[in-house]
Amino acid sequence: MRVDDHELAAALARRAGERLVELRAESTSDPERLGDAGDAAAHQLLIEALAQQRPADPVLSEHGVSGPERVAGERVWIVDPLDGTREFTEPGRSDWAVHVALAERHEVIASAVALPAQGVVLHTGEPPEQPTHGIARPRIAVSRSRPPEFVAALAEEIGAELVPMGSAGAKITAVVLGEVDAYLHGGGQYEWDSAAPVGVAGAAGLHTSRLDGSELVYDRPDPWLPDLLVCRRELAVDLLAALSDRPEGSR
Ligand SMILES: Nc1ncnc2c1ncn2[C@@H]1O[C@H](COP(=O)(O)O)[C@@H](OP(=O)(O)O)[C@H]1O
Repeated sequence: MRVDDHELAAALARRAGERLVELRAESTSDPERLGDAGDAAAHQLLIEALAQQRPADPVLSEHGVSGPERVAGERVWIVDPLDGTREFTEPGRSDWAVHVALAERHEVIASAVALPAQGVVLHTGEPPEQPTHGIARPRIAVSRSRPPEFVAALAEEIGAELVPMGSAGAKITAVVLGEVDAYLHGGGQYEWDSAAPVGVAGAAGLHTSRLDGSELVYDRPDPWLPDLLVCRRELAVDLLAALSDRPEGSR
């Protein structure tokens, strides 16, 4: 029986995550070699499994393109075998992820994110319910290594607390699970960094957009997608208003 695309994304993200956990446990090498080995092993596992399970679909991975040629707007898998490579190599950290997304007509139609060190796999087939608690002081997840320049001033302006974390997948999952209220990123990223977790966040009913409020568009010829906002719906208007007040060029 052919599993559906949501279940396939979840199964592959889980399997690649298990491989990464094994590699991390066995590792005696330096962090750079462990990161490279993790990226390569998870990439290989995903492209082999997709070639077997969905031979007609091309794959765009952080580590290369494979399968049939991409045709704009048609099905394409967008995967990040290891998001948060740096955190993966730091013992004890659990903010790293595996992303598996399927895009069609330039939007994500099925996806999964695994956070293997937290034992979490979320997917679009069964998105989690959103928490109903109110927001006294918004908690905003930002990159721990490259937070956007404007973010400290923005947090002060709206009375928010910043929560530094690694991995776009881990940060978006934290919003989906209600551990933080928003994630914003500016200054650089690629489609594979956000496609899968944005798919899950959208399926869970969260707001997802570029920082200027425009739609996130996937499967473009150039995979550069430098900024995004994922947040609880009730925060979107205020956050987008505060973001639009930033001086030109600071986004
Ligand atoms: N300015 C930038 N340019 C390119 N990629 C960036 C970036 N800032 C963050 N990223 C990528 O986005 C992912 C999450 O970053 P962060 O942990 O800083 O939030 C990381 O992916 P990888 O770990 O897959 O390389 C990182 O490389």
